[in-house]
Amino acid sequence: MSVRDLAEARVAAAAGVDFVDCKEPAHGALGGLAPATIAAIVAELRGLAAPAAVRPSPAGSGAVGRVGAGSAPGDSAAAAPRALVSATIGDWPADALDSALARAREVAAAGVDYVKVGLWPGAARTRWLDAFAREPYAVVPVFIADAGLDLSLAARAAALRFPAVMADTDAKRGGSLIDRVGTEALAAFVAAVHGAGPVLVGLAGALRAAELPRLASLGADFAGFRSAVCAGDRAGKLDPGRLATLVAAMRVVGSAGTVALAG
Ligand SMILES: O=C[C@H](O)COP(=O)(O)O
Repeated sequence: MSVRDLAEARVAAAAGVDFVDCKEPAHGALGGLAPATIAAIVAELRGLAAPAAVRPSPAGSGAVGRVGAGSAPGDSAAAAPRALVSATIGDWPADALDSALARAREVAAAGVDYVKVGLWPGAARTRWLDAFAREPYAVVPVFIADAGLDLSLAARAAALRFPAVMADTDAKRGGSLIDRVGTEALAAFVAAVHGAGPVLVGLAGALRAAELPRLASLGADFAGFRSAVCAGDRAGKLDPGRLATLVAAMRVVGSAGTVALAG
């Protein structure tokens, strides 16, 4: 679940999401938050931490916490697994790799579990992928998929052993990722990653709760949401009622052993 500040992070964590994803939705698809804001969210969610024995395993070690696999309504807070925290680094032009790396290091230093880095179409993508693969913190490359998905680059990301990769959209008003890319291409993307290494695959892009069964059938490991839980535009306010409905739907899908709820 994408959140823009501490208040939204509290709402998301209380709703039982598996991942809290720090980003400013008004600043682009992967708009970044100030590192100090990210650090405050991390500190807050670490304060809610459960004992290590009940936390979800980190991505890359074989499993992630799923909605439906941990807490249930009525469980005590102490028994609930904490949400993992990711954060985006902002939308950077292709020639700004050094600046993007510098920001990514600041975001990592804020204490997040994962740093999300957008890969926009263009020749620079491979260079970005290789550069971020050399970084010492956990990076999740996000393939911007509006113009399609590059399956060989997806396989390369898996071979580079990122803990997870995602597909997401830049334009949020032209329909969901599934509407824009199609189930066949998305299934091929998931298969290309899973076939090249033990790497999780996340899907996002104005996804709707009604699309959860299709997401599960694609073989995705987790899904990210923002638009679906806002009353209006994704840059607006989180709607706790929509969030509760989505989490409940995820519990049904998650109990079938499939998709986790991310940001
Ligand atoms: O990473 C997740 C997405 O950016 C969530 O936002 P969205 O549902 O508005 O696409």
